[in-house]
Amino acid sequence: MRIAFAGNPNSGKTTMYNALTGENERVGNWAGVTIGKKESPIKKEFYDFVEEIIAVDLPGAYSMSPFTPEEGITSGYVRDENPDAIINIVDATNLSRSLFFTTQLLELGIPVVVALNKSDINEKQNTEIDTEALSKKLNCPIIKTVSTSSDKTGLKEAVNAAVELNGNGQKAPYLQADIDLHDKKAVEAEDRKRFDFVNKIVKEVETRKVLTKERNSQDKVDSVLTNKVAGILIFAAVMWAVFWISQSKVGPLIADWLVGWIETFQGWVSGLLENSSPLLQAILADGIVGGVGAVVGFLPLVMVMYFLIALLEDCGYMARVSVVMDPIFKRVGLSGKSIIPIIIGTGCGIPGIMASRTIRDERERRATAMLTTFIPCGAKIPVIALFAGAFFSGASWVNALMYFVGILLIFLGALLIKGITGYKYRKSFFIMELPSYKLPSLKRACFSMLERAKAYIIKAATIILVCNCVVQLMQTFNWKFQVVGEDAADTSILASIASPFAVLLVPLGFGAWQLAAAAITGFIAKENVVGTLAVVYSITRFIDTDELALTGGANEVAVTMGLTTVTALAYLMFNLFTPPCFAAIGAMNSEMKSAKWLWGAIGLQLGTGYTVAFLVYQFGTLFTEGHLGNAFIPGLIAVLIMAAIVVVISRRSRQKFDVEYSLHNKGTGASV
Ligand SMILES: Nc1nc2c(ncn2[C@@H]2O[C@H](COP(=O)(O)OP(=O)(O)OP(=O)(O)O)[C@@H](O)[C@H]2O)c(=O)[nH]1
Ligand SMILES: [Mg+2]
Repeated sequence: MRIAFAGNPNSGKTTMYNALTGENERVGNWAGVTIGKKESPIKKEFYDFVEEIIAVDLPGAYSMSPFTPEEGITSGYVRDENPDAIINIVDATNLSRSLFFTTQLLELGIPVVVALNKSDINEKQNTEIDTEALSKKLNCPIIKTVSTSSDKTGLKEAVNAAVELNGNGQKAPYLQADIDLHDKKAVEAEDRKRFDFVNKIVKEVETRKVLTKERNSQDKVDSVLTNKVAGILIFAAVMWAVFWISQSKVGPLIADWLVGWIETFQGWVSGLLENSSPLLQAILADGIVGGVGAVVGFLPLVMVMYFLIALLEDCGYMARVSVVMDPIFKRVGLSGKSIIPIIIGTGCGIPGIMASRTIRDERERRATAMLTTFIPCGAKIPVIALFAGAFFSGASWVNALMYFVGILLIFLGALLIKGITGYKYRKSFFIMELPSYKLPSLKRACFSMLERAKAYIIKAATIILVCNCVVQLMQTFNWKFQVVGEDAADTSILASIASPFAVLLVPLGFGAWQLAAAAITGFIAKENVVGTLAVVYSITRFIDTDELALTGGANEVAVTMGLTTVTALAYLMFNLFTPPCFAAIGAMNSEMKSAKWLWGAIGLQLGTGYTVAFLVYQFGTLFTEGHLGNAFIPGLIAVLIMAAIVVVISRRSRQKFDVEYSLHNKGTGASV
């Protein structure tokens, strides 16, 4: 038997699904957390009489007529896939809005059980719903539930009610009139009639205490947090605090301790291999333990950040940030909702890109998916931390600067896309529901952090490990499979593959093949930049920023890499702002559904990373040493060619739009 979980966004579907199945799917206190269908068997303890029940968690939807792709998944599923029953999760604190969708679900002929979720909040606010009366009016079982509680009686009842209905659909309390669905006016009139029907029911079954104190104080907080000026300042302060705590305070503290353990382990492995061949030692002790360890050492920084962001998501702040950012984002042709993919993107770009699915306008959606990865993700944190530690004595401004540049590039990129796609002619609307504030759950934040940590470790133990081994082997052998000596490192396979790319990077200040190799492996996974640098330069003690700082500016790592602070900054930015890893590019592909947009995105990201690094290196050198850097002219030519391509593309599309819209205007003019 299959039961679909459907209902409005943020009503608690995924929380209930997790409680019943033992899964750990993403939950958050804003609309649009779930963006795809998830299936899992419900635990046996919740039901009798049937062999197996599969629960299907769906994205939230307000209506059967979808506005966004993720809403389409829900209406498509319940309409076409014939689940055996639907548990309609209704936010009991917002009955009138929720029942619109409920009445539509009741028309499908599939048995529906309504779960009045978040009943605990109603109890606190003294709102009462007469479930018996409601059940009679809707012709279906109504069950009060609290998905966040350890007491699962309500959930059990809801599942059993669905089993009991045994395939018998109810008689719909409200039937849509036979209207032409393409006739906008008729549809609107019909929707209004349905709303009237729903409101009448709610009036009869709900008794509500008017405006509780809590609600008033929430409104007051909202007026500050969503204020045009204060809201932005608060958001900047909150994000700064998140980065400061995770990257400069708590994160490094735990990291130092972890690195100590990794080094002890590495020493132990080296001891075991003392009498074995040097090649085996190099691969196992340096390549695997050293390279992977270098990446894992940064895990605490990432974990602390995930934890803090999970708290922010859960308390209801994220939705406010969207409201604050909407006017600014609109100006550059994005939507306020774009901020959610970007914040999720600070964890990992892939769910970030996927979260753009909740944006209604196709152009805004694609633009968001294209730009999200400019914000440094968790995998880029090790790279930033390494460079901040080795070249800038662990200064926290390096971190802040990278996020700031990331945001700036998102804005500039958005303006560019706006220019190319002729956005000025189009309108977009922004609707964001503000969920109530709540105390964030530490348990959920821990879960979310551990889940992410698990993914990070798995990645380190698979992709990063394999890459490090391959890099180590390619560096050890030449094309004749002879071991290359230390003085002939330039003849290795790795050097010969990376060298042609390194030439292209000379105008950016870092023409060494080792650095090119690390940047290339970075496209497989960004942590590889750190792993590969560890391998090619045989350095593993990256994390101890204190120790590095002790040796002053000419510290070990900086000297080994042969970079100045300016070239180090340029190299760091190149790695951060060129295209993300292949997996994220794959996610972009599936969200954009357009080869033109995908290639546009990759081109934009390559061009941006290259140009930013070029500017930082050339002007940084001019500023610090009084002269321009190497290969200024070839670099300038490359940048100018890229700029010219952009100008040509936007001119062409502008001409196209001008023609299109002048025809359009004439058309409407004639008809007036
Ligand atoms: N007080 C209370 N909070 C709940 C209950 N169920 C869920 N929540 C909270 O409601 C918020 C939304 O929960 P989700 O499970 O993500 O909601 P969803 O319906 O899956 O949302 P979308 O995936 O965005 O459609 C979270 O902050 C939950 O902790 C409940 O019974 N009581
Ligand atoms: Mg959900």
